[in-house]
Amino acid sequence: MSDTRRDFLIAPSILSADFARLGEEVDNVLASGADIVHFDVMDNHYVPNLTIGPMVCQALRKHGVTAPIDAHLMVKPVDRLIDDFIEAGATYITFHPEASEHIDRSLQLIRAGGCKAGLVFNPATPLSYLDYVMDKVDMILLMSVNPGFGGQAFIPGTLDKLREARRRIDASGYEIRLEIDGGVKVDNIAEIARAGADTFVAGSAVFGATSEADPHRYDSVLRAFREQLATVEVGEP
Ligand SMILES: O=C(CO)[C@H](O)[C@H](O)COP(=O)(O)O
Ligand SMILES: [Co+2]
Repeated sequence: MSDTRRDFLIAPSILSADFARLGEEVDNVLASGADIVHFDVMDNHYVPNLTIGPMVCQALRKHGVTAPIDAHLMVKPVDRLIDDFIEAGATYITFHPEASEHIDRSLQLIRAGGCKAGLVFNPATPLSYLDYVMDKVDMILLMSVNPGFGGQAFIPGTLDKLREARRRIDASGYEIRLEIDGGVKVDNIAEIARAGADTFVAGSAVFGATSEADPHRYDSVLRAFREQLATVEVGEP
C-alpha cells in the first residue's frame, strides 16, 4: 500500500492566524504537525484585500521559523516583489499568471534566486497557461475559491480541474507539487486528495479549531486531516 501513497503536505494559511501573536501562532501550528507555512500576500489591487509582505516573512525567519514558507503572491505587478521574497527567506514563490507581464521571466527570476516557482490558477483561469512552462514550475496551485479572503466555501468544479492538472503533471514526468487553496476542511480533504492534490492549504479550518482546553495548539485538526489522508490511495477515482 505504501507505494500507492502520495507524499501529502499540510500548509496552514496564516491569513486566519492571530496577527498580534504571529510568531507564536506559527511555532504552535508547526509543533502541532504542519509541514509548510502558507503566506498570503494581498495588495488591494490584484485582489480586494491587503495583508502582509516580505518584512513579515523575514521577521518569521528571524524568529526562528525553519519550515518551508510558501509565499502566495496575489499582487500585480509581480516581478518587483520576487527579489524581496527571495531575500526575505521564502521557499516557494507562487504568482497568478494574469498578474505577470512575462510569465516565463517571472518563473526564471524565482528559480534564479534559489526558490521554488509556482503558478496559481483562479477558479476560472485555464490550465493552458502551463503549456510552455511545465519545465519551469515546481508547484501548481489551484484556487478553489476566488482569491482575496479566507473562510469561503470550496468550489466543487475544482475537483475536475485537479484531475486535469494531475494528468498534466504525470504526463510531463517533472516533479511538480499540486497544491489546493480555499475551503479545505476535514470533511472534504480526502476527496480533494483523490482528485490529485498533494499539498493542502487550510486557513480557517486550522486556526479556527482551537479548543478552550488549549487555545494555542492545533493538534486535533491536523490529526484529523492526516487520518482522512491516510484513507487515500493514488489512482483512486
Ligand atoms: O489564498 C487565500 C485566499 O485568497 C487563502 O490561502 C485561502 O483562502 C485559505 O483560507 P481558507 O482555508 O479559510 O479558505
Ligand atoms: Co493562499
